[in-house]
Order: sequence, then C-alpha cells, then structure tokens
Amino acid sequence: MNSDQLQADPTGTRVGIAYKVRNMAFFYGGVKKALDNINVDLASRAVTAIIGPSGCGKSTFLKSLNRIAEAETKVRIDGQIELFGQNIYDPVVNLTRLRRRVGMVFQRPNPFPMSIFDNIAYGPRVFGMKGNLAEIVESSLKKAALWNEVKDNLKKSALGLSGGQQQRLCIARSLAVNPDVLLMDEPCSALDPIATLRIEELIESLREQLTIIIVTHNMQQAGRCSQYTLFFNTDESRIGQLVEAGPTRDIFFSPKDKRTEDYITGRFG
Ligand SMILES: Nc1ncnc2c1ncn2[C@@H]1O[C@H](COP(=O)(O)OP(=O)(O)OP(=O)(O)O)[C@@H](O)[C@H]1O
Repeated sequence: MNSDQLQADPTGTRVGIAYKVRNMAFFYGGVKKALDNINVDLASRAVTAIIGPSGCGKSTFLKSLNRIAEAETKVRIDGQIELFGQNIYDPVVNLTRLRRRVGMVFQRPNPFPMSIFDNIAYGPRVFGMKGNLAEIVESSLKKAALWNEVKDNLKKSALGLSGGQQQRLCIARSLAVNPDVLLMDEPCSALDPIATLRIEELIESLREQLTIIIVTHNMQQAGRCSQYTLFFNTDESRIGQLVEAGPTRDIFFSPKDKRTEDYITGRFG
C-alpha cells in the first residue's frame, strides 16, 4: 500500500500515515528469515487488518511494530520502520515509551491478578500520569464499553470476569495510557460470537481516535472491521511476504494478485 492507495480512503476522509515500513526483513535467532522485503504504509486513525495463512508471519509483523518480538526472543530486523516519522529501531528509542504509545492486545485475555481498578490504573501509575486516577479508570472503561458492567465491582478481581469482559478490560488497560496505536493479535479467537461482536463494535468506536492494526483469521471480521487489509503469504522458501495491500473492499472484491483471490475465495489456506 502506498500513499496514493491510502488517500483513496474508504472512509471518505483523508488519512495520514502512521507507519512507513521499508525493505523490512525479520530473522528469528539471527538466521531464520520469517519476513522479507516488506514495504508498506499503514494508515493512521483507521483499522488495518492483516490476513494470510498460518505461519506467513502475521504475528511476527505485528510484533515488530512495537518491538515486542525482541522482548520474547533473539531477533534481527533489517530495513526501516517509522512511526509518525520516527525510526522505531533507532538505538535512541526508549522502548518503554514506544510500548506505551503502541499498546497490544493478545489472543487470550491476560488481565493482571489484581482488581479491575488496579488493572486499569497500573499503566497510569507506572508512567506517573497526571490526573485523577479514578477518572482515568472510568473513562478508559467507558471507552472500552465495559463501565456499565463493572462500575459497582471495581475492587473485585479482574480474573472473575468473563472472557469477553476480560478482553475488553485488556483493551481498557491499553487505552488508559493514551496510546497512538493499538495492535491486536487475533483478539477474538478465544471468544464466543456475542463477545466477538462486542469487540468488533468497540474497534469501530475507537477507530477515529486511534490507529488499529488487527491480525485475524476470520475473513468476515476483516471485512466488517477494517478499512485496509494486508495479505501475507509465504514464498517457495517458506519466507513470509506481503503479497497485496490496499483498501479492504479492493482486496476482497477486486484483488490484483491471484494468490490473494485464491485465499479470499477459500481456494487456498
Ligand atoms: N519465537 C520464534 N522462534 C523461531 N521461529 C518463530 C518464532 N515465532 C514464530 N516463528 C516462525 O516464524 C514464522 C512466522 O510465524 P508467525 O507466528 O508470525 O505466523 P502467523 O502468520 O502469525 O501464524 P498463525 O496464523 O499460525 O498465528 C513461522 O515459520 C514460525 O514458525
């Protein structure tokens, strides 16, 4: 996806660029190449879905956008990833600050074993954010559409919430530190259809304030939730590559690459 495609914004408003990824290659353990030659611009204040068959590098790409991959294992990243004009792999980048700007929600909800209030207050406390903590907790839970369900139980353990509520809690926890970007790695894969629908509604309600990038195996979800889509696949050497990127309606209804069409129509993957 390039700037021209971004400007053909399906929402009808001109969007900016959050991430510029150039000639990016990703290696696990310094040797196993998981991604190669990734070049793409990602729109700000929009939802970008990442789709593709298992093992094509979707999560790897997502985890390179807030440098969380390197916290998990030894990796090497070549090329450049800029976030709002700053190279996030520049040695001067403060990783704590970067990960505050770029929040992440995982496949399985991972609330901390503490109260609902303390889960949300955790980030603001760590970062010494100014403002009334109770107000930050309330507004974050409201943004995550969870306030009405938990407002009388803020002191209760977050582990007592349902899976769908826990996932909205984790989203609220990310929102509490005012991120610019929210990365979501299959956030609904452990949820039932009703809880999934609530998360999708939440994504829609957040999209104008945030840049959201979501990995999903669910085509309908990508179609419902996103304005832009990236289709990843592996090449003949099993290395992940970005096959096609663009507005979601183009990827779904008039893909340029045969591999995208085969995947979308279920002939492959
Ligand atoms: N920690 C790791 N160490 C070594 N190789 C890894 C590691 N994590 C992922 N890989 C490899 O990198 C490649 C891409 O994996 P990744 O999890 O990013 O794919 P994915 O498209 O998200 O897959 P899925 O849809 O199954 O979650 C795969 O070959 C995988 O085995």
